[in-house]
Parts: sequence; C-alpha cells; structure tokens
Amino acid sequence: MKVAIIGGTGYGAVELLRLLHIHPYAEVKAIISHSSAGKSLTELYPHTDGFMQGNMETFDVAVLKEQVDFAFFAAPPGVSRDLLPQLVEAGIRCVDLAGDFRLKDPEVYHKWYKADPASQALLEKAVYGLPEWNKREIAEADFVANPGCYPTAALLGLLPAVHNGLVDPASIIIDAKSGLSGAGKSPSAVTHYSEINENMKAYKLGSHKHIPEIEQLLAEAGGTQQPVSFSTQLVPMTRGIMATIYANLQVGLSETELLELYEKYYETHPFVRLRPQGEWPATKEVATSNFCDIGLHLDERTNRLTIVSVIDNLVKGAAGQGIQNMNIMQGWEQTTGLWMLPVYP
Ligand SMILES: NC(=O)C1=CN([C@@H]2O[C@H](COP(=O)(O)OP(=O)(O)OC[C@H]3O[C@@H](n4cnc5c(N)ncnc54)[C@H](OP(=O)(O)O)[C@@H]3O)[C@@H](O)[C@H]2O)C=CC1
Ligand SMILES: CC(=O)N[C@@H](CCC(=O)OP(=O)(O)O)C(=O)O
Repeated sequence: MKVAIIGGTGYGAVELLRLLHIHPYAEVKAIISHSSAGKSLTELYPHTDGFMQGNMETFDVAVLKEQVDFAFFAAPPGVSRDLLPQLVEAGIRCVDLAGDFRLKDPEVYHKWYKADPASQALLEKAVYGLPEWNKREIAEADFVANPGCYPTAALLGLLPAVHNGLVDPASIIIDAKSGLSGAGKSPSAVTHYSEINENMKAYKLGSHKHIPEIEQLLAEAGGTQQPVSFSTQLVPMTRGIMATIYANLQVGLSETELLELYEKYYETHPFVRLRPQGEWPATKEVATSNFCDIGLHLDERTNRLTIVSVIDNLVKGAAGQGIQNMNIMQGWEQTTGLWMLPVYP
C-alpha cells in the first residue's frame, strides 16, 4: 500500500519514515512539506540518506489521489482540521497524529486548544485510535485520531482499573514526565540545552490540552469521570514518557489480584507488558519500540494504588501507534512492522 506523510520535516514524520521503511505492506510514496517542498528530506536529516527517493512535495489532493491510498498527518493542530477532510473525501484513509479530531465536543476543543474546532459532523465521524480500547471501531474508520503521547501512557495505565471500577475516579492523580522530543523539533527557550540539561521543569499545570482527552476516554471506560489531576514535567532525555498514577482503591483486592486483573485485561494486547510484582518499568526498557510497560504497587497503609506506565513518546505515543492503527484499519495483524526489541541500553 502506498502512503503519504504530511508534515514531512517534523520528528513524528521522520519516525513514521523509519518505521514504515521496515513495514512489509506499506511504502512511503510522498512526503508533503509546508516549509520545504522541492527539497529532499536528506538535506534536513542526513540520517535518512538512501531511504527516500525524490523531493518533498506540496499538498495537492488531486496528485495525492493518484499517488497514495493512505496518509498520516504529522503536523501541528489546525493543519489536519483543514486538510484531512479533503483526503478522506478523495477516498484516502488517514491517521492524524495531531489532536484536531480527538475531542468529541467542539466547545471543549475550543476551550483547551484555543482554536476553532473541526465541524461537529467530522468530530462525530472521527474514531479515537487507542487499539487497546476500541480496536473494532478503528477497523471500520475512514480516519483515526491518534491519541496524544501523555494520554496513551496515562490511559493504558488506568483503563483496567477504571473500566472495572477498582479505583475512586475522583481520586486519580497523573504525574507525567516527558523527554524533549515530545515538544517537536523546533527549539524554544524552555527546551534550550542549557535550560533543560541537568534540570527538570513542570509546565502547563491545569491547562494541558491532554486533560480533556484523558477525561473523555476515562468517562467512556468507567461510565462516569470526575476531573483528574494531571501534571506534566520535562526531563533531560530525548525520548520517553513515564506516567506515575495514583488512585484510591475502592475494592478489597490484593496487589497480586490487581496484577492478575491487569494481566487478564491485556492478555490479547501484545504491546502492553506487565512487570511482575515488586518491579516497575523504566523508559529505556521501551525506547524506540511500540511497547507500553506497566508496573503496579498497592500501598496497604494508604489503600492507594500506584501505576507506573512508560512509553516511547515518538513510537507508542505517536508514529508506532499510528502504524498500529493503520494495520487495524487495513485488516492486517496489528503488530505488522512493529514487532521489535527496544534499543537498549
Ligand atoms: N513529538 C511527539 O512525541 C508527539 C507529537 N504528536 C503530534 O504530532 C504532530 C507532529 O509532531 P512533531 O513531529 O513532534 O512536531 P514537529 O514540530 O517536530 O513537526 C511538525 C511539522 O509540521 C509541519 N507543518 C505543517 N504545517 C505547518 C504549519 N502551518 N506550521 C508549522 N509546522 C507545520 C512542519 O513540517 P513541514 O514544514 O515539512 O510541513 C513541521 O516540521 C503534532 O500535532 C504533535 O502534537 C503527538 C504525539 C507525540
Ligand atoms: C514534551 C512536550 O512538550 N510534549 C507535548 C505533547 C506532545 C503531544 O502528544 O501532543 P499533541 O497532543 O499535540 O499531539 C506537550 O506537552 O504539549
């Protein structure tokens, strides 16, 4: 199948190219660039030398319709809102790595993204693409809204607990740390080496656009959801997210029983791996892979459950999950092209 990547010079796009190169059924035929059409990707990213023929192109629906059957959007919010419907209309199925189609309520999008939402009709048509939650819906979708990186880590950590009513939904606290590639390739004062090296920085507390995304899916999974506390911090590494999640247990289960329940929940989901009792994952253990690794701890003194969930933000948090969604949409085994050992150390 022939594929286009839109937002060609960003980190998400380059990660898509890396992973699609080893995919047995997908081939990148076009890279669309807003800033660098006419240039070769290798001019900007020498590590891609020999892996992409031809130059990047401008967005043209008529040309893309002849070139490809599938497209990934890896551009900032606002771009897919305007361009993706044109491709879907032309019969090209899409996965959007940005957040334009994740939230079902246009007013909620407007409030948190501070931008105009897509139409209500398109938001209703969009399928939120978390394969461990709604694989069947993804398979039928014309276009999929790939989850945000933090929501992926947080939701995979919380789904078994919330879906089974194990924790008090009002007590959930998500404390999440991300490497710098999560902020994209454009440098900023905060991501400047001398600012973030040997440093950690909290940001967007109470205002992060992933808050409504997390709450939307938890409400779907648990039937109801109170606001969650969500704090984000930058840590001096390139890849990786660790979400440490706290919630009050509201059922009389032991740590062993909780772990068994998580194992059962994820038994048919190959990309989620549970650590044995007394062990918790590290970001390096999933780096460059599509895995989400999870460890649990039940503090019997406080009756509080701690869930540690790690992903690579560019893979399970973006390009890898996007390809997992494409696989499901195409009726291929979801692990196709994604079954690989993390790079370690
Ligand atoms: N980095 C991550 O870990 C994750 C990112 N995402 C989301 O995926 C999308 C891509 O992220 P990422 O690759 O990191 O971002 P980058 O900032 O690295 O790249 C985004 C790319 O979008 C393109 N683009 C197209 N139109 C515009 C425009 N009007 N203004 C600015 N850029 C434009 C640019 O490439 P060009 O000029 O070549 O078109 C740019 O390089 C974003 O929506 C992001 O939020 C989601 C999950 C995780
Ligand atoms: C470290 C860092 O800055 N991370 C980004 C999240 C990246 C992501 O998933 O964003 P989208 O929802 O836009 O797709 C942030 O906090 O905004």
